[in-house]
Amino acid sequence: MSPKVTFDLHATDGKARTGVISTPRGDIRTPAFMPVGTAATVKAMMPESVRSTGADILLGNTYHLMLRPTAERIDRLGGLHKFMNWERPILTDSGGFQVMSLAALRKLTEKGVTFKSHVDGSKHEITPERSMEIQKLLGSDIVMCFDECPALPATDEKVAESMRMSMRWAARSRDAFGDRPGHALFGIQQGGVTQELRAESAEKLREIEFDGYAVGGLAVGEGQDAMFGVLDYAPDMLPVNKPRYLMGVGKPDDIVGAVARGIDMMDCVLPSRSGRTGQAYTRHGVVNIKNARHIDDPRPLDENCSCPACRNYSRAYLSHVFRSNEMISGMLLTWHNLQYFQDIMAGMREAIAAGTFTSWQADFHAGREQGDV
Ligand SMILES: CCOC(=O)Nc1nc2cc3nc(NC)[nH]c3cc2c(=O)[nH]1
Ligand SMILES: [Zn+2]
Repeated sequence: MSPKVTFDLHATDGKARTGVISTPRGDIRTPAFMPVGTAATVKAMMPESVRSTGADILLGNTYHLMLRPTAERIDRLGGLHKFMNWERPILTDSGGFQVMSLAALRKLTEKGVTFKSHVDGSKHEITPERSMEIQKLLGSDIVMCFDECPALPATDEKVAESMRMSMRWAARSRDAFGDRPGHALFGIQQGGVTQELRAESAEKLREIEFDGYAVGGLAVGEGQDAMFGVLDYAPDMLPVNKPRYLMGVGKPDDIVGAVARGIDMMDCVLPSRSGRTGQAYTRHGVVNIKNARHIDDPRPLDENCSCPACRNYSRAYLSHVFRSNEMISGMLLTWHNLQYFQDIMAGMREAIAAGTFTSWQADFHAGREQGDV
């Protein structure tokens, strides 16, 4: 732990990097995957179970928490860490992305976004200043700038216009964040899939200066090829000695491809959401537990996995409790998926440190050839 937030790069292998982000609440081993704890809970998991999978940091959502139970109430109760019983680092998003995807009657102006709550229809406003205030009330360790992620498809001028507003909002976020030792503020690069716009955005963020830099505006339906196309150049535009965070990614092969292109941190609802819908990610591909082939199968999901689902239960049991809509189904499959995602991260950290990341990637892709297993 350290009184400040610092990033130490330990090794690189090609463009892949491994290191540690030290914070007053604990260290974050990179490359890191952040489970998503949207409404102050990683759905279907106890915090200690999330920790047991190897997670060093969680993601919290500003948009959800500001509506319910409100940031002020969480602050009065001692902050988000105490509230949700997770004392390690928490990164909170700025609310920008979710307000545009979840809220009703949104009105976006230079000032910020006004909207009606999807919970009770109440009217709210988020501005860069208000987003910084909310994330401070929550007590998050890594704060994200208030930005706008343009919906695709968008013309180059729309993307340029949106990116330039996000850069003005980044400057306002920086000013409103102030000087908070032990807390970090990350800027978010925008610019769609246009290299010149990505470069302009990176330049602006470097000028303002942040503790970390996110690659925004991706995983919004552009597809893996287009996303990797941007990742082939965008991370290199960001300061080499600061963490690089790719939001909303992704499937296991997206994650591996992003790390291979220089990304240090990621978050995604996939492992938890798909766990609740009966999908288990394994070393050999995806298991759809509702498929009839599992009804009598005595084998575990993945014999190489250390999670409770794989140690103590058969596919037949997981098939039964899923079909019976039992709560333990979502619990076990979520736990398994989070464990598998963390095992991928641990494997990559080790391989990059050993200089064997290329062969690790080959094994990873070979093992998954079977498709639905
Ligand atoms: C998580 C911190 O990010 C923000 O505060 N703004 C932001 N969030 C995003 C989330 C995203 N999720 C996906 N796919 C599932 N794509 C995303 C993009 C952004 C973004 O550009 N900007
Ligand atoms: Zn497992």
